[in-house]
Amino acid sequence: MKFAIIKERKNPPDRRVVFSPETLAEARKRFPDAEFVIESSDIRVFTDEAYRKYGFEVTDDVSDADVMIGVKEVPIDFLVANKDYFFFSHTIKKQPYNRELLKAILNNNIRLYDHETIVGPNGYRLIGFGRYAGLVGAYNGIRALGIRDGLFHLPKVETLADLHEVKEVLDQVQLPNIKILLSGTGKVANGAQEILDHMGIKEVSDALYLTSEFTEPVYCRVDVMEYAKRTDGKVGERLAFYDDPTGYESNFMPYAKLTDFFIAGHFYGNNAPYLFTREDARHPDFRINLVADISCDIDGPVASTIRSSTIEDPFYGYDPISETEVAFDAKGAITVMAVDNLPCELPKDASEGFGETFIDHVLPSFFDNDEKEILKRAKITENGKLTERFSYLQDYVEGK
Ligand SMILES: NC(=O)c1ccc[n+]([C@@H]2O[C@H](COP(=O)([O-])OP(=O)(O)OC[C@H]3O[C@@H](n4cnc5c(N)ncnc54)[C@H](O)[C@@H]3O)[C@@H](O)[C@H]2O)c1
Repeated sequence: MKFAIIKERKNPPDRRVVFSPETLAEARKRFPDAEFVIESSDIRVFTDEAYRKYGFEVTDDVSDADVMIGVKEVPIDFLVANKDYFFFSHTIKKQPYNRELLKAILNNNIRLYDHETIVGPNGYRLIGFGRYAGLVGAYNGIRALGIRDGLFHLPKVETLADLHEVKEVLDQVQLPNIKILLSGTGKVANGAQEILDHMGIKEVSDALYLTSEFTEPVYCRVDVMEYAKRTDGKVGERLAFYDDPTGYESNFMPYAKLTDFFIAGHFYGNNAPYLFTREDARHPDFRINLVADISCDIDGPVASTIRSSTIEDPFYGYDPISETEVAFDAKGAITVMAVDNLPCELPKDASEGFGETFIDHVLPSFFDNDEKEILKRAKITENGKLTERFSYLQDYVEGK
């Protein structure tokens, strides 16, 4: 079986790749029956030469491979018919901008596996860039604080070589006595926590967070059962909340009244209560003045996120009174960092980490008859049709 590491062609260019040269060499060792070829690319974070050094073939034509592996959407004109493809297709939520892409995939008899649909039997995602979003998102929030309050000046992550350097520059920073709230317990939140822990910021329980002030910076991590509660006063249950969050309301305000810097790293499910609304943000006791919204749902659960921001221009301000965008450092504004492609700022580490999980969770399925049904669950299209699991996309591809 021949796997091609394809060139990224989406704009703006994405420097990430599923396998670094070193990780690909590891894959070759673990799967002797697999053949790998690299499509030449001038934008990838690892050069063609770096792959050649490990003895890989780098070429402009990879059309003889069986499985094409990329990161972002493949432009329709570059799809090769009758192949297997892995990439983030951004189609499973019926995103209108990718309807034509999914139609072209069906018309070209392509078997599409989306990185997002690679899940275990319990539905949990097995691979992703979440950790890197968390790392960069937390850093960016701290960077915003430093610039806004004239405390310190951190460089942009994209100007640093790798995670090691990111952590090194943070070693120069001393935070004031702020209270930091981090939502989520998944990959994003773990990445954000890694930054806070690296900085030596102490974690406190939510009981302590809600009842004490401190003479040093602290952070508290909360998940759905803290920031949401049942409306009938009964005790909530996390998995039941995932299934059906109606009957819950926000319990975020007690935290908002005691938090300076909020790092949003949760997943927001449809119909769940908003963490805080525009009205909440106007409340005189609402203390949050800086939000690093890694979850980045627009005009939704984190009301100050009125748009996503860019790596180039990552910060803006939200004025709770006028409910409009203002300068990121305007008086009375909530400073917002809402970059929606954070892992792109750390392409080297993100690529290395992603490849390792792809080796562990996906490649074995090609050689063990898909024993764990990873490919079966992840497959969106086959024989020009949607698979059963994704048949709900039929009206979307038909343009209804
Ligand atoms: N800004 C970016 O560049 C960027 C990059 C990657 C991910 N993200 C976003 O960050 C968010 C978190 O991603 P992650 O990889 O940490 O996710 P994850 O699945 O690893 O963790 C999800 C977290 O959200 C909570 N949650 C709340 N409601 C849930 C529900 N209905 N179903 C599942 N979990 C629920 C879980 O308890 C858990 O703490 C996602 O919304 C993702 O789209 C943003």
